[in-house]
Amino acid sequence: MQLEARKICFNYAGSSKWILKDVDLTVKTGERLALVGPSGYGKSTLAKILAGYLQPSAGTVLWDGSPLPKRGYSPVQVIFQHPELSVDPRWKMSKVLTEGWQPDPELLTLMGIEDGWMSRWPAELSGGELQRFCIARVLSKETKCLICDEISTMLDVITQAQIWQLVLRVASANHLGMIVVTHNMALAQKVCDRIIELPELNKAALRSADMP
Ligand SMILES: Nc1ncnc2c1ncn2[C@@H]1O[C@H](COP(=O)(O)OP(=O)(O)OP(=O)(O)O)[C@@H](O)[C@H]1O
Repeated sequence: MQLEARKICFNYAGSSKWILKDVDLTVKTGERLALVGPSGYGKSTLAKILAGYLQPSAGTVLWDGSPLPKRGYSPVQVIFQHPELSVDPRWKMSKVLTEGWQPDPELLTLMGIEDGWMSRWPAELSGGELQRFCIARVLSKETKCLICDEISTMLDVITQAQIWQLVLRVASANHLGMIVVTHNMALAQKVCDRIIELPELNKAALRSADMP
C-alpha cells in the first residue's frame, strides 16, 4: 500500500504565486520519509494536501491507487505542530481522544496518558500532554500512513525524545508509512530512512514565474 502524490500544484486563493508545482512523491507502508526544507517553502501546505485537508489546484493524491475517502476515517492521518490549535477548546479530553476511534487502554498507557487527564479541558494540559492525545487519537489500526508536521518543535528535548520513541514504536508495530515534516536535518536522519529536500522536489515552483 502506498500514498502517492502526482504532479501536485498549489496556490493559495487570491495569490498568483505557486507554492507547489509538479510535485511527485510516493511513500509506502513501513517506510519513513523525511520532508525537509527551510521555513516558508511549502512543507505544511504539502502535508495538508497529502492528508486531504487542502485540495490541490492541479494533480492528484492517491491512496493505494484511489482518491482519499471524503467521509469516514482516512487511512492517511496528520499530526500538527501546535496541538492547542488542533483540538476543539470546548471539548473535554475524553471527547477529543475518541472523536475518530476508541483507543485501547494499552495504547493510552504506552502514550503516558493519565486517566485523570480525561476530564480536563485542552487548556488544562501542557503542550506535551496535549500532543500525546493528538497522537493517540490518530493511531487507529485503520491508519496506514502518518504525517508528522513538526510535531515536536515546541517541546523540550526530553519530551521530544519521549514523543518520538512512542510514535516510532507504534509506527513499527503497525507497519505505518510515515512522512516526517521538519526543518531539522539531524531529526530527519535519526528517525527516517529516506530524506527528500522540498526545495529540490519543488524546484519547478521555485524556478517558475508567478501563475499566468
Ligand atoms: N492560508 C494561507 N494563505 C495564504 N498564504 C499562505 C497560507 N498558508 C501559508 N501560506 C504561505 O505559503 C507559503 C508556504 O507556507 P507553509 O506553511 O506551507 O511553509 P512551511 O515550509 O511549512 O513553513 P514553516 O517551516 O515555517 O512551517 C508561505 O509563504 C506562507 O506565507
